[in-house]
This record gives sequence, structure tokens and C-alpha cells, in this order.
Amino acid sequence: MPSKLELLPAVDVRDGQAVRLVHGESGTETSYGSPLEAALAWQRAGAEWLHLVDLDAAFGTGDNRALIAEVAGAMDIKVELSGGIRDDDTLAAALATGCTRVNLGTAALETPEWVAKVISEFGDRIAVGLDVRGTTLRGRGWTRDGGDLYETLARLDSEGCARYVVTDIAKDGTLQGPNLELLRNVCAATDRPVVASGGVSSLDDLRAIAELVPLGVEGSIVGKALYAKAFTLEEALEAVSS
Ligand SMILES: O=C(O)c1ccccc1NCC(=O)[C@H](O)[C@H](O)COP(=O)(O)O
Repeated sequence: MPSKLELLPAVDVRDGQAVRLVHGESGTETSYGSPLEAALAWQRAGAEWLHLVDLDAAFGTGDNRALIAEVAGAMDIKVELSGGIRDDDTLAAALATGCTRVNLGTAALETPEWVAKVISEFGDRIAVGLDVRGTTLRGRGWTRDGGDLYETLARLDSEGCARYVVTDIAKDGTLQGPNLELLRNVCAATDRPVVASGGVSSLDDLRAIAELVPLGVEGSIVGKALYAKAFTLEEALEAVSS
């Protein structure tokens, strides 16, 4: 288990643009321009990871497949790819970008047999995104309920899932701080590494998440705070460097 918190700056893509949403809700987009420029800026600033999301694919409003492949292909750093990866075709396209790993969300709720199969086939190239309101999972771009967090976690653990990306939807894109209690509870329920997502607003938030590394938190996705210039990525990397 790494001793320092990994940071994953986010590039969420909607209709060809880098955007941030509030609570992951379609229609709340703030646009931040070219996804490739944003990703290259995070790379230049020293990021070791990029969290790249195809929001159209997640919402079922099309996809940005070619652009996502272009961005992933332009990166020298590790890429975690998310959004609308739900079957053999979308998984093959995602893995073919050369990304380090993919996040499955809806599929883990709706087609558990397929997810068990790809976990056994692709190992730690597969992570599962556990996107919750309270302790209820949400799928289909976070628009539909999809079962209990802890029951699903136990099932995925038994199937060998390598890693979880845990998002409190109520916090996502709000700059209200991460849900540390949720992260502690998930870490207590699994021995697999956890990537925190949603709500980071300050360097102190990142330091608080870094304190959970001994419990099993491996990384933190940071989106809105970077775009809103609450701090720079260089400052964030420095804050979690020890
Ligand atoms: O990841 C998805 O599949 C997804 C689906 C639907 C809505 C949002 C989705 N992801 C959003 C993210 O992964 C954000 O980039 C991340 O949670 C950052 O949040 P924040 O730091 O609060 O901006």
C-alpha cells in the first residue's frame, strides 16, 4: 500500500468540452474549454494520474469516444477512465486507449455477472465506482438507484474486485469538503484500496484524506477545486507529499 496519497486531477468531458457538474446532475455544467489542454496542464503540473470521464457516455447522451482516446493517448501519465463502460464493446474501446484502468459503475449494479467475468479477466485494470447517496448506490450517470453500498461491496470483494472509487454524490462538484465518514466506513468494510472522489475544496481537505491512507485510502480525485483555482495542482501535490 503506498504511504502517500495519490492525486487524480479530473477531466470530465461533455459535448467535447471539459466541464464540472454539481452533484453530477446533467444541466449543471460549467465549461472549462478543451479537455486535451486541461489534461496536458495537469500533466505539466506534475500529476501522476489523470481521471478522465466521458459524461455523455455515462448519461446515455452519446459519447466522446474519439476525443477521450485522443486525450488518453496524449498522456505520459497513468489514466483512469470512467463513464458508460458497460459491455464488451465499451470496455474494449476503453482499454484500447492505453489507459491504466477503467471504472465500472452502472454495470456493477445492472450486469453483475459480466462485471465478475471482466474482473477475473482484467484484474486491477478494473475498478468499480461506488457512487452513493447516503448508502444507496446510483447508476446510469447517477440518475437511478442501484442497491445497497455495503451489500454490493461485499459481493464485489468476493469476486476479487481490485479497487473502489467512492463518490458521495451529495458532495460532488460542490466544494463542500469530502465525506470522510463514508471513506472511513468503506475502508472498514473492505481490504481493497479506495480512491476518494467528490467535494475536495482545500488543501486541508486533501490533508484530511491523506490521514486515511493507513486505513486504505489510496488516492483522491480532485475536480472543481482545481478549475475554480482554490489551489494549484503543484500546491496539492506538495500538501500530500509526505
Ligand atoms: O464518473 C462518472 O462516471 C460520472 C458519472 C456521472 C456524473 C459524474 C461522474 N463523475 C464525476 C467525477 O468523477 C468527478 O470528476 C469527481 O467526482 C470530482 O469531483 P469534485 O472534486 O467534487 O469536482
